[in-house]
Amino acid sequence: MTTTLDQPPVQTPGPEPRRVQSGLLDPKLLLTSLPGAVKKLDPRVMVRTPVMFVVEVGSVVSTVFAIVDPSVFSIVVAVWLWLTVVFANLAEAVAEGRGKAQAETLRRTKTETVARRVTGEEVPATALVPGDLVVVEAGQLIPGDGDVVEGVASVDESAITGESAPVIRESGGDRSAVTGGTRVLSDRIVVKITAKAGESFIDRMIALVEGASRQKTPNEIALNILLASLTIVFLLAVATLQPFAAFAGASQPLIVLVALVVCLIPTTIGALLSAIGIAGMDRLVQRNVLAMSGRAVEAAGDVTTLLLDKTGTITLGNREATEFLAVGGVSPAEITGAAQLSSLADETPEGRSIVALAGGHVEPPAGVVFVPFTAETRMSGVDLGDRQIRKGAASAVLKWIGGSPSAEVGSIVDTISASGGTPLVVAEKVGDGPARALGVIRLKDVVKSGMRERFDELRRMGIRTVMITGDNPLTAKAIADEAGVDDFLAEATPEDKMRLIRAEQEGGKLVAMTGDGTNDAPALAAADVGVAMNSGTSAAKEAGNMVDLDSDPTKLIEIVEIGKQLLITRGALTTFSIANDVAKYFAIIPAMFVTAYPSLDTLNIMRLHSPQSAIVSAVIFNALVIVALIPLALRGVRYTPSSASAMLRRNLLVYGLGGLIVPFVGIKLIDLVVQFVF
Ligand SMILES: Nc1ncnc2c1ncn2[C@@H]1O[C@H](COP(=O)(O)OP(=O)(O)OP(=O)(O)O)[C@@H](O)[C@H]1O
Ligand SMILES: [K+]
Ligand SMILES: [Mg+2]
Repeated sequence: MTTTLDQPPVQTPGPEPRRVQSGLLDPKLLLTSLPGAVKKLDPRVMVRTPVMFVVEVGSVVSTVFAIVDPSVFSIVVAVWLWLTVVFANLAEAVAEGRGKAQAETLRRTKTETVARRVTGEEVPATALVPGDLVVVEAGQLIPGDGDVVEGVASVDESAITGESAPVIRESGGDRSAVTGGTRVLSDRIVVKITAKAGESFIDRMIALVEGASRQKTPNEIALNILLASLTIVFLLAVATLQPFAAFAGASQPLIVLVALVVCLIPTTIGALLSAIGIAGMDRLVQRNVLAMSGRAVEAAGDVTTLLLDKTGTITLGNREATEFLAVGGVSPAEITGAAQLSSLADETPEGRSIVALAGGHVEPPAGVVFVPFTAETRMSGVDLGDRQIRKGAASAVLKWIGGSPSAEVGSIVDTISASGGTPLVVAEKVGDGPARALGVIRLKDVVKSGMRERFDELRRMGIRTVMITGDNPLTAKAIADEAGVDDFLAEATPEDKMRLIRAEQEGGKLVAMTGDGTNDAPALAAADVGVAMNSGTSAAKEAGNMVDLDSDPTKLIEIVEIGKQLLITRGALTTFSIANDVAKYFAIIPAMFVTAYPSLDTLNIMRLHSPQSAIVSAVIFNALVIVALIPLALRGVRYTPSSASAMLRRNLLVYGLGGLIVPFVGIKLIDLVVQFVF
């Protein structure tokens, strides 16, 4: 096969890159989101946010009141209560709106393509079902999601990643998954379709960025329940206030009671909660990470252990054969021939590189039976009549031979391993005779650059990194040392990987895993945060709950930051919201009862103009604070690596104390304006 991978990529006029937007709120977005915010006034939508539903009911009650007993006061209160609900919906609509543009770009990728089956038959891409085999050649769009089962090609994935550099996709290894709608730039591949039309990766991406598939996380549900309980408590408190007020001869008009309830219940966080969650998912999309579940994003904020697969995750993953080393009097030609023969049908990158090093492809002899590589056996090879050849991990092949390795094999294997290379022992068995080692193949792999710094950063965030690999302990140690991970597990089978995760989780820890291979799939599924590399296999992408379009294992640092930021933002705004309401209490209660109890005037520390202006100011402040906090909810509170207690102290100070003070200033300022009306 000829590859043209070093040719400059064909420039396709694809959609523009997606990483365009800044974290700041575009005022235009507030306007364009307004219709959506009004639409959300539908009570069936509102009930999902109990706090804001109560405000909506209050708005209806006060509107009726304002119609029956019109006055400037009642009309102003009714209008501002409605605005409170609209502002809350606006926060959610704005958060959702940011994904809409992205969804549009993605939709343009979903052009009608024609698929060519291996049989030559041409069908519309929508007619493809999982299992179908299609041929895609240079210049053509890949008609559906699948795995490359034959060939190597460079693919332009800019439509989904926004990254213009082409990527290599090949059969056999851990870089086999292709996405429908991306373009093959060179060569010819056969793709086995894995996704039904309508359930493709791009379809899922669109649903995700539009927020269509968003479900409340357990944490959000718990917080909503807490907020609803607080709301009930305040409702009861205000309801029982009236008899006392009546007793004191200061019976309050209904609209004042409604205003009081709205000011006391946690409307700020109730209004922003959903926007905070959507914005978190959106921030991930901005960094080319697709999170399939909000729960995983939150879990990322509390992760304590990160497991990484070695080959293709910490290393570049194109493990290439660089040398054949014969042992025990075997001739160089003999080991080269055996290595080549055993790899003729080995579609893994390792297998192909062995054939290439041995001089290229030759026709296999008649009657040969190939034994494919599996992660469990860690061997591959051929059976040729009564002659068997195997190559694979030293421990596996030596077990197959039965017996301990010769000193010569042992020392070659150890030397290769100690340098971070992967030794593959080649052995042969003829008839019933004893098996013997023929030599060792040296596979070379390179640690990706910048790993050590990134792992240091994870350590500062309190996260332990563990590399898990199917490779031998010596190679594993060499690579682990070079990359700077905290720990490693070698000779791990897919089950071992999963067991390690379960063991870590048993202690109540949250575990993240990044991987790309089919052998990583069980572990990716078991992890709390399973990040599959986009370059990996379909099985891995299916099993994880996040996909990194950039296939960068250290992306987890950003994922963790975004998760932490989400949790901190939610906590900070909850603190602010509740502190805020306490302050409003002091604005309204004295105003309500000052005529009955003139001594209460000492509580009126803000020296507000009149009881009516005090209530109106509190209601207006309550609504405006929601709008003022939308940018913070969308952008998130800044996260800097520090201890959890230091962070808590800081947030209590800023958002707790701030929440107490800001309303006094805000309500006073509004009162200075409002006093001219009353
Ligand atoms: N094509 C092959 N034929 C024979 N043996 C192989 C082949 N590819 C890999 N091996 C051996 O099997 C071992 C396990 O491979 P596997 O792909 O499961 O893990 P890995 O890629 O080394 O590690 P990781 O789990 O980090 O990706 C390798 O270390 C190597 O010794
Ligand atoms: K409130
Ligand atoms: Mg692997």
